[in-house]
Amino acid sequence: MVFQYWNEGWWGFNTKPHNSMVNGKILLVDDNKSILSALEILLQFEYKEVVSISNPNQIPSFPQLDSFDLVLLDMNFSAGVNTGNEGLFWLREIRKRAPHTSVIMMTAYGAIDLAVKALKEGAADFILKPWNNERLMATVRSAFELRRSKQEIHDLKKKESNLKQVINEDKSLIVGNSKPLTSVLELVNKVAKTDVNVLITGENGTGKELIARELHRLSSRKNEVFIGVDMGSIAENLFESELFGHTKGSFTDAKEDRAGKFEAAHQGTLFLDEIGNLSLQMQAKLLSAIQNRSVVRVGSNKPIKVDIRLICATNCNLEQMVADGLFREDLLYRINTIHIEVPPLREREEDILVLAEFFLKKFAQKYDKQGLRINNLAQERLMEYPWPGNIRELQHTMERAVILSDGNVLKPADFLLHAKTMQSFESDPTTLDEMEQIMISKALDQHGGNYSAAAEQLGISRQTLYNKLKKKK
Ligand SMILES: Nc1ncnc2c1ncn2[C@@H]1O[C@H](COP(=O)(O)OP(=O)(O)OP(=O)(O)O)[C@@H](O)[C@H]1O
Repeated sequence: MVFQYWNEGWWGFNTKPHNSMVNGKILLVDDNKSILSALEILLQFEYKEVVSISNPNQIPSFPQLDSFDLVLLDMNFSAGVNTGNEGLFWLREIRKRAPHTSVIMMTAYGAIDLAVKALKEGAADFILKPWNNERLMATVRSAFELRRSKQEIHDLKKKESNLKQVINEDKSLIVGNSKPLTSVLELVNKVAKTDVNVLITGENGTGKELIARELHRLSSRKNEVFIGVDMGSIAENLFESELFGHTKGSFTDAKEDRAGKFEAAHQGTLFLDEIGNLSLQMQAKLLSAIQNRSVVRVGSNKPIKVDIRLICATNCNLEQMVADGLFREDLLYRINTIHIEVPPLREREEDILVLAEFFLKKFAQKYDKQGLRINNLAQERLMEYPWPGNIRELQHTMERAVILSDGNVLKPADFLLHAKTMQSFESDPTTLDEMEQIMISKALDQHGGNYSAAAEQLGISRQTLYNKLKKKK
């Protein structure tokens, strides 16, 4: 019976059922019972739960309105009235009570102005009556996807805020009181409240990401998300979709519409780490997103407005990269309205022991080894050491020492301090690993820290180089 309905058409039904049932919930609101039944039949082929009501006054008391992915809402309910005001009223009510639910308005031909009004009020789309089935299903599908990505972003934000509570972000996580660090923190305090783009530079492990998080924590966006993207770890062909999102079918693995990191960071802070690794083509796209304050998903041509605070970080010398034609000058000027240089640990010696004590306490607690202390000789060694891997290396060194310690006193032998200067490496590399490190360091030095160029010179992929560097850390 239902198939007959489908194939022979009422309102011109000729849509083939979608091949898989979607786990979605749709609410239909229309005072015309025939329309409700026709829609129910059509949508039940594809969506697991389709509920209909003929009186919109039921909406406020409707149980779990926000559990619906979509509402299809008529514009007019009272006989003889076709102003659309009722529909707009109920649209606002639904948006208030279930802000993540997508609403599609159903309106008569000739009432385009009403549909436009509804879009301005936040409707996801509109359908003209009588409808064409294929077009209706396409409209429903894309509104459904929109709801799903909104939900994803909402879930992300929730996770972030839970995380925040866990790590108690009410206080700064930055340890140290050396002059160079204090100057950095003064600058952070000054610019945090503004929305200007910030570029953070410094060697690996100096705390660039921590500074970015501090900027977010002290900003008016602190209750919104902080989304970090490690550009070094994303495969070149996925950059665009990761940052800007994609539409279903835009490439082989694009099984569904997906929001990118820019959209996910809407109203919050977007942190792009290792920015020196962007190809020139991606730099152009990033520049256009920053200038237009909007992104276009791969496979779409519709710009989506985004409101983000952008923070970028790199250990590359971007000015040198500009001179070498590897980085766009106009992009550099866009991202570095304020430039924060995080000094290496060897240039803030006063912080070494403070940080060592901080990590000692943290790991002693974690591994249940309270009462540990560092003896004087070991303290001297820690102070003398150049810390090429900066605070990350100090953190790992302390963790290892705590795990392996036998007594309560940590002595020099408990710390694995094995930095070699380039000269000593060059005179006698004793292992293949050391040889590899020398070649990687040299290639990175020659290319101002640019991974892509260094990887090309070494004859390995950027991803392989990145993995080797992470392993080294
Ligand atoms: N001042 C600090 N106080 C406490 N912990 C710190 C400090 N600076 C850095 N850390 C810790 O050191 C580690 C490395 O810091 P972070 O990841 O911010 O460095 P980074 O410069 O962004 O590194 P990379 O360049 O490799 O991405 C992190 O675990 C961070 O929490």
